[in-house]
Amino acid sequence: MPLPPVDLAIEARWIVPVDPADLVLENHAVVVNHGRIIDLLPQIEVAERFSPRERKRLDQHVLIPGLVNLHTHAAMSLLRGLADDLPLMQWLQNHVWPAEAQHVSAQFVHDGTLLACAEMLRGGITCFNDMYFFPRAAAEAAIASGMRAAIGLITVDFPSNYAADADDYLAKGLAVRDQLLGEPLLSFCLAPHAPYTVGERSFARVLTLAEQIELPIHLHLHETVQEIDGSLQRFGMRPIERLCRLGLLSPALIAVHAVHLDTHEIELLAQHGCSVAHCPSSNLKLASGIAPITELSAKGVNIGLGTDGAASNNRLDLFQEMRLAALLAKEQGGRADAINAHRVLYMATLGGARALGLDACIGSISRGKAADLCAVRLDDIALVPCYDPVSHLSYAVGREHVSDVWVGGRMRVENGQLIENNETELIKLALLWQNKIRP
Ligand SMILES: CSC[C@H]1O[C@@H](n2cnc3c(O)ncnc32)[C@H](O)[C@@H]1O
Ligand SMILES: [Zn+2]
Repeated sequence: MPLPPVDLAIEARWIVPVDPADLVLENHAVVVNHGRIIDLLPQIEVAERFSPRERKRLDQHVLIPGLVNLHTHAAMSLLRGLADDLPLMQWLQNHVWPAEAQHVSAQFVHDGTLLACAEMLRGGITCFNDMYFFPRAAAEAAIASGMRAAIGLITVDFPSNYAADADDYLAKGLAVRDQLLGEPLLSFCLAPHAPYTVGERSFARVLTLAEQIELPIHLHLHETVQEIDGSLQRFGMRPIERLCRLGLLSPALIAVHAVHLDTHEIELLAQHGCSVAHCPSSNLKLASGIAPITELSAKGVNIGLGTDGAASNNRLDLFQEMRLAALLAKEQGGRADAINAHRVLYMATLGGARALGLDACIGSISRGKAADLCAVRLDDIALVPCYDPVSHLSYAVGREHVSDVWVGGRMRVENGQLIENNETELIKLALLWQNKIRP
């Protein structure tokens, strides 16, 4: 009997599927056909079962699911380092919003997102959840980069270069979704910006739409103490209480930041099945605080990791977020095992996928899922010897150790180099924008 032909067999020294938890496979292979994982088996069985058109040997590597960046503003890569060392509201009101009013256009978003996709792919991120103006331009850049993206259909109650009012934002967002519905690497989220920029009427519309078309809702929430104080003054209640009354707490909600939570609010997020996008670098850099992820996790709240935008982080690097999330949780809980290495890897992969409603498709190396994969070289001077590859992934690896990346079975990074986009051209593009923004 001839063996079934398949597109690709990736043979790796270690494979960490993420699901089931804590499993590390040695000398196994992932078999890929038509963009999907069709088998995960010992290397010696590949030749007995399949006839791969291509074989990739990763003798010194660990293969993991592609990382999922659960919260970013990709195009803000063009604003990286524009305003540092400020708290959130000063940063937004005095620097970022004026710069966005002056410079943001469809071209800005397209070029900034291309740049961000290049940075993310090279760092092992295969999927990002975006929230920014001109979502069609962001979607086109993601498609051109061969990256998976959840595109935010944004709404705020103030006008911008993109839209005039909340209804206009939503109408434009829905039109983008209609136009791009068949794109295999794209999904969509409703993305009301924050409780302090979105009013009751807009939230009601977002909720109706989320229920009608079954989309997640991606929202900055409880990021700073000022946000909570402002809500108490304006609405007589804290933002989560307000959202609860509006009916927005549900498994569809991705609460970004969730830094300042009391016990009751942790219970509410857990009871309603909400997810949290934990963005530790951004929260530290803007001096917002540290999200209580150990308590959230203990109550069963699903957690993913986000970089936030490059203007507040200033890196789109989920390996750093994994390390930081684990270290901060240990300090916060006063326990070295508060959040362990496997748990942060879960957050950076399947946790993010689950929040986006994509866990049937991505987030683990499992039969039937898309072949979104990331190979990390462990033969570096900083990574030998290796007793436990998951320990290395969470505490020692840097994004520079990512060697190869596949999205939907197509190789996007080989030996640390982007395949689709020319890095020299991207650097030229970024410099053109730099000269426009700060001539
Ligand atoms: C409506 S598009 C997104 C909007 O969000 C701004 N933004 C970037 N980072 C943060 C953050 O940490 N909290 C709140 N808002 C943020 C971005 O500049 C856009 O204006
Ligand atoms: Zn953000």
